[in-house]
Amino acid sequence: MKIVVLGAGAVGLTVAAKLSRVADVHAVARTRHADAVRKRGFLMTGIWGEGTCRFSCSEDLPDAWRDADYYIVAAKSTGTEAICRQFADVIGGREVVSLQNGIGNEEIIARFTDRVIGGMIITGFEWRGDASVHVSVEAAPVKLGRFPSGTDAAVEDLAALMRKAGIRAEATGSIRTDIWSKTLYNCALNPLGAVMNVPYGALTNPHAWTIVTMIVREACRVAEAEAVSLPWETPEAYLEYLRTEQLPATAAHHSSMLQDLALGRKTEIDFLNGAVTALAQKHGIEAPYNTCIVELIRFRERL
Ligand SMILES: NC(=O)C1=CN([C@@H]2O[C@H](COP(=O)(O)OP(=O)(O)OC[C@H]3O[C@@H](n4cnc5c(N)ncnc54)[C@H](O)[C@@H]3O)[C@@H](O)[C@H]2O)C=CC1
Ligand SMILES: CC(C)(CO)C(=O)C(=O)O
Repeated sequence: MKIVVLGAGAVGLTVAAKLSRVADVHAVARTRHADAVRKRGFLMTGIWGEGTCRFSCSEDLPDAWRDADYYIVAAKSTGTEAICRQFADVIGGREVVSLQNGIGNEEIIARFTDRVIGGMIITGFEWRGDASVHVSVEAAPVKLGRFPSGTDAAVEDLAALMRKAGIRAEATGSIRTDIWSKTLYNCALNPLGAVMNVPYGALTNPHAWTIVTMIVREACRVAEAEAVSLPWETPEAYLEYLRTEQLPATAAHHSSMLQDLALGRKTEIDFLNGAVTALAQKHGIEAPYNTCIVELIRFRERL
């Protein structure tokens, strides 16, 4: 099996490293990471195992990698469109997988190929240096599914390959459910954690939780209008799951949005609460809490 990871950073390089044990892998990464992988290999620590992995890595895509079985997009959502454009002549008609957060990545990829696989990953990847990543937490297996729905041999084979590589992964026939479920989590925690400069655990404070509750209620209404069937009957049932299951597992985590703001980078807000507000508008749904948090993040982005 031949796999290419496009926009390989914390998630993409680590997934590439794991897959390189069972497949031929090339990662397209920024120069400093590509140089480090070529010089001394990729360093991994944490719950996915420890050690140095060597695999093909460069800033471009050598000709030998133009016929891969899967192209995994692992850039930030803000980079999906640009990376698809950059490799448009390669990915057309190929299996392209999104292993990213948020709503909208698969729709962008679908403009470049008719073979889109949606992905959901809820594992923590932290940079420790150039081409060096610590895998900190994992709340559930990776989910993969044909986008927008269904499953097939290509999806099942990739999930099986990931499992063979030691990554917990499952194929699903309803990937939009998993993507929206993960987006609820990110919408509830990422921007508020970033604005308040606190780890996720602090958001159970009753004042913060009031805001989290309203963000989730609005997002659930939008998911329903989008005909996404969430695994929870009510927003309250999800909020209980968030508070008792997901939050304890990631309580010490600082939102990646906080990092993006600190480094002066554009955040993924347009693919999280921003996507919720855009869809709310489309369906004539009021979403004032999501609108407010989007504006706060955009304000911070421009400071
Ligand atoms: N880091 C984490 O713990 C988790 C991240 N995610 C999601 O996964 C996605 C990726 O996140 P990270 O790996 O943390 O981001 P990252 O910023 O570490 O990695 C993306 C990398 O792609 C590179 N890139 C973008 N365009 C490129 C191009 N044209 N050519 C070469 N390199 C290019 C960027 O420079 C960056 O190094 C995001 O949607 C994120 O929200 C999901 C679960 C956990
Ligand atoms: C790192 C982790 C597990 C928790 O925030 C995550 O999946 C995310 O930020 O999207």
